[in-house]
This record gives sequence, structure tokens and C-alpha cells, in this order.
Amino acid sequence: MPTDQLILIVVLVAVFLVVGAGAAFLLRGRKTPPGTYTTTRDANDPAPGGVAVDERPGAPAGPPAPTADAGAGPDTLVEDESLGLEEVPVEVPAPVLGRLARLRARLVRSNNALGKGLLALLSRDDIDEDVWDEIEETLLLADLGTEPALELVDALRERVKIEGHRDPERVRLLLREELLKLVDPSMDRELVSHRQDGRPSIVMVVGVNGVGKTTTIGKLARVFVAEDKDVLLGAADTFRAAAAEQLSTWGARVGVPTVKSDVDGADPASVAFEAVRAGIEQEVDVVMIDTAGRLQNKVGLMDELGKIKRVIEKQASVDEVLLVLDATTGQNGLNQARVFSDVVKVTGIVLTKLDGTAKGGIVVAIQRQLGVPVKLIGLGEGPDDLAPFDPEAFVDALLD
Ligand SMILES: Nc1nc2c(ncn2[C@@H]2O[C@H](COP(=O)(O)OP(=O)(O)OP(=O)(O)O)[C@@H](O)[C@H]2O)c(=O)[nH]1
Repeated sequence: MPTDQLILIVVLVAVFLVVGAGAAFLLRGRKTPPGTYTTTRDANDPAPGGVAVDERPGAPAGPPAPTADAGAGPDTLVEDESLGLEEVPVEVPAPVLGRLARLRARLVRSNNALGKGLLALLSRDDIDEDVWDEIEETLLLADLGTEPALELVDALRERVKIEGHRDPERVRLLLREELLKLVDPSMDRELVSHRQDGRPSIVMVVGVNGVGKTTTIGKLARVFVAEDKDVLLGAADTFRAAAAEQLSTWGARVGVPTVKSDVDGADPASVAFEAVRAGIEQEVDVVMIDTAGRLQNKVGLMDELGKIKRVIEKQASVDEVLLVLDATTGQNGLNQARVFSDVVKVTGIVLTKLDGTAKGGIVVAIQRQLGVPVKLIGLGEGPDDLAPFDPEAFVDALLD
């Protein structure tokens, strides 16, 4: 074979080997399973900066985030040796669909005295004035509120008079219908959690101390991740030192980054501003801002809340202001709700700790007083113990 042909063959073989090796290297990356947060940052996006720290779980700011193995189950270890990063466990949250069905037993356990009590009273042979008084008392004890309780008693009196009673199935049906009317299925309970006008949805979470704000954000982040959304958290609770840590731990569990201040007692409005800026830059779907718990009668702190919202709105309007209320505090929650709503227009209520109280009637009282729907309910301390509020499922659980 002539030398020039031999050289040509050697060159072709070498080219083939180089191209093959390159292709194998490029194809080596693992596919990211749905729901796993990787990165929303484009290659040409600026790196985060300013007072707040963008904490992307398992990765320092800058390089791309680690990916998880395809088909990941709970507690999947995420690793990317090529970046020399530590292994970070990322959980796969439970699907949102049918959550209330899964958590129904908890609602039934704590609230069935209400439903059972009403059913027993209404099924009596003779419903005299004493029985109606007892029915009213049962409703008031469940925190339904005076006006709705009287309304319900009147409606039941009327229907029992016309339709008769005693047949347990019939009694159950009419009670169900009347309770459902009070809970009001016509209210819009959808959470705004999608990008619109080229920017993320901004969700602010407010409430008094210890009601479950941070926990709720952590649980909600999981809900959004389960829906395959990109989420970013902002730790504007700079009052309690451990709060930012608590929030970023929740985020890290599902691979969601947290923007927080590295300065103790930093201005919460500026942390919120940075978080929203990062969310816009990184093109996420939802930014959730945690705020410090504050008593509704502390004027300075309530003013601060108004300021946080105004500062956020320099960049993007706030789509949701979720007021978290602890269901076990009963009517006291109503006073809180009114004051909070005056300062930052509340768009939805999250009622936590419904697993630990027989006062499910508070749902009706709150919605009536504020005209704001209960959008989510907390039914336990577990990471997936938060469910969208479904009026029918709720009333059914009361009557179980
Ligand atoms: N049983 C039950 N406990 C809950 C629920 N939601 C939150 N908690 C618990 O309530 C406690 C307070 O929750 P946090 O999220 O720290 O409350 P917070 O409102 O952020 O507190 P501050 O930042 O101090 O105002 C925690 O122990 C939570 O586990 C719920 O739906 N059911």
C-alpha cells in the first residue's frame, strides 16, 4: 500500500476514535427524573449576589446543581462526582392528588364528635326545643361562629319540618347539604403558582408566632416540586436565628434553593427583594417568602410586613398572601385574620393543626368574616401532611 494511503487510513481511524470518545462523554450524563430541581439558570444569566445567599442544595453558587438518578425513589442519593460535590439526599414528595383522602382519617378522628353528635341529635324521634338548643351548642363548640350556627339551625328546622326526619340516611344527606352550603364550594381556592407575564408567581406567607408558617412553606415547596415546578424560597424571617436554617433544610430535602441573609437581624424587606430578584433571574415558577411571626397588635411589626410587600412589589406583584392560622386557637384566629388582612391583602388561609382539634367549624367562621377562602389545611407534622382544601371531602369527613 502506498505511504500516502496508509497515512490517510491512520488519520481516518484517529478521527473516528476522537469523535466516538467525545460522543460517549456527552451521552454519559444521567437523565433527571421529573420533579427534581436542577437549575433554572441560563448559561448567560448573572450569578446571584447582594446581601442574600443563594443556597442551592448540594452545590455552591455558580456551578450547575447535581442531578439525581432516573427512577429515583424516596431518599435517593444525588451525586455528581465530576463536580467533586458531597452526596445530598433528595426526597421525592408524595403526589398531591388524593391527599385529603389519605389524610381523611385524621380529620375524622379529631372532628367526628361534631358530625356524629349532630346526626344523633337529628335522628331522635322527638326533636324538641332542648334538642335544637343542643344542636346549636354542638355547632358553637366546633367554632362555627354564632351567625352561621343560627343559620344552620334555622335551615335544619325548616327542612325537618317539611321533609320529616329519623331515616338516618336522609338526615345525613340534608345535614351534608346544609353544611356544604356554609363551607361554600363556589369560592376560588386555586393557588396562583405559575409563571405569568414572564415572571414567577410570588407567594408571601404571614401569621403570628408558631402557627406553622415555615413548616407550611416547606410542605408547599414539596407540593410544587411534585407538580414539577421550579421553586425558590426567601427567608425573610430574620428575627429568629434558626428560622432561615429551618427553611433551607426544608428546601434542601427536595432540592429547592433558599435565599437568606448571612447577616444576623438583616432587613427582612431586603432579603425578600433579593429572593424575588433571584427568582426572576433564575426563571423559576414560584418564589415563596417566609416572614417572621408577629402579633397582630404590634404596630411596628405590622408596618414592617406592609413594607416587605411594598419592597417586593418594586419588582413583581405579590400573587398570593397566605395567612397561616392555627386551628386550635379557635376564634382568636379571627381577630388575627382581620388585622393581617388590613395590612397585607390576604388572598388565602392555610389552616394548620386541624389534626389536633375538634373545632373544624372555624373554616366557616373565617371565610364568612373575611370573605377569603381556606385554600390549604395542615393535618400533621409530617412533610406531606398538607392538603388542598376540598369542601366536599371536608364535610364528608365531618359526617363520617
Ligand atoms: N399537628 C400539627 N402540627 C403542625 C402543623 N403545622 C405545623 N405544625 C407544627 O407547629 C410547630 C410550629 O411550626 P413552625 O413552622 O415553626 O411555625 P412558624 O409559624 O414558622 O413559627 P415562627 O417562625 O416562630 O413564627 C412545629 O412544631 C410544626 O411541626 C399541622 O398541620 N399539624
